[in-house]
Amino acid sequence: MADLFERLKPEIKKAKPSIIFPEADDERIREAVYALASEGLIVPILIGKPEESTEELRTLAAENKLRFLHPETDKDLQTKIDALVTRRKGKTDAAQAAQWLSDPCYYGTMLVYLGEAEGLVSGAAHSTAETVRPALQIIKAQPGKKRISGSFILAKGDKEFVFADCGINISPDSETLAEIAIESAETAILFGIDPKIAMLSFSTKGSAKDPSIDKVTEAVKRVHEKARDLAVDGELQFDAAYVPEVAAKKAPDSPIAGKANVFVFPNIDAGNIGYKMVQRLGSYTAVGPILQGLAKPVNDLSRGCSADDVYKLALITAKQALSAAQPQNV
Ligand SMILES: CC(C)(COP(=O)(O)OP(=O)(O)OC[C@H]1O[C@@H](n2cnc3c(N)ncnc32)[C@H](O)[C@@H]1OP(=O)(O)O)[C@@H](O)C(=O)NCCC(=O)NCCS
Ligand SMILES: CC(=O)OP(=O)(O)O
Repeated sequence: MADLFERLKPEIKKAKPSIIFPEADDERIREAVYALASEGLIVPILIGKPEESTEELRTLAAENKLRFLHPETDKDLQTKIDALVTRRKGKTDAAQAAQWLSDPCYYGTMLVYLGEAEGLVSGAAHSTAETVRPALQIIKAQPGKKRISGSFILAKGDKEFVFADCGINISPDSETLAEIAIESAETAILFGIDPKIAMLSFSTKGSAKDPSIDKVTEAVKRVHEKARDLAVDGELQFDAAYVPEVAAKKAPDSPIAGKANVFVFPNIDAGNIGYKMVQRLGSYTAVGPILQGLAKPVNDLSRGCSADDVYKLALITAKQALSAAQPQNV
């Protein structure tokens, strides 16, 4: 079977969604955008000036396969400033809005909010906070959702997993942890992974006692209440969640132990360290953080990303954009 990213391509190529890249100067972004536009997968919009870019990207722009936009040359900037003030409902005045929109990430996010582009990919040269804050402030959560979270798709050969939250919620309580689990299941389904969710801990089924474990078991109960049909269990250690022989010893009655493919970490320390170890020690491709629960697709990159990671996150963003009309609520 084609890998997850190849599977996405035919649908994306047909629709060619426009995706914003605010980091027009970054070499990895330029390389990925060149490939995406040349292959006719998406129409990249670089927040930058053509005269400051490369000859090959200017050529693609001349062929209408790519666009450049910049707040300094935007004739409708004042309209966007007014729309941002309205969106912020008294939390941001016109001076602040004008300052925000001079920043490529805020400007690009506003274009997505206004429907002038279908998604945004940033974070190769900016921290996660700098990348996601504009989306949290402007685009906000989907109706019915409270907390936006950040997952990674970890892939190698035919192995495909979702890890969360690796990027946004620092110390989630049980309610947030339950929301992260449900949003991660939606991400898995969107990308063709049948979710079996392990709520991870340093304990399996009562082998240790600590309030941090109670938080995880409480979250499992909440997921059962909110999304009855989801295959979820916890608290589970990673070996019990993933290795059938260990699951048989530690959690023999669990419906998902030994076969989990969605891993929900108890906090961001575990999630962020865990995904980077699998990526770097296990040679997995790690794509994300994919923002889950956001009303429109904006996704972050690690500053350690490669051009290939940017290319793949753009495909993920494009797929989210195409499915936006039909949210994958579980
Ligand atoms: C995401 C993060 C930047 C938000 O922090 P912040 O901007 O200081 O958050 P604030 O509490 O000031 O909230 C800013 C806005 O975002 C919203 N917000 C913050 N976190 C949110 C979440 N998880 N879901 C939905 N909305 C959220 C707030 O409601 C607020 O909206 P408002 O301005 O309309 O009132 C912060 O949680 C963070 O630093 N997370 C870790 C990022 C990181 O370093 N990850 C590791 C590398 S991937
Ligand atoms: C996702 C992540 O860890 O981002 P960065 O490496 O840029 O901090």
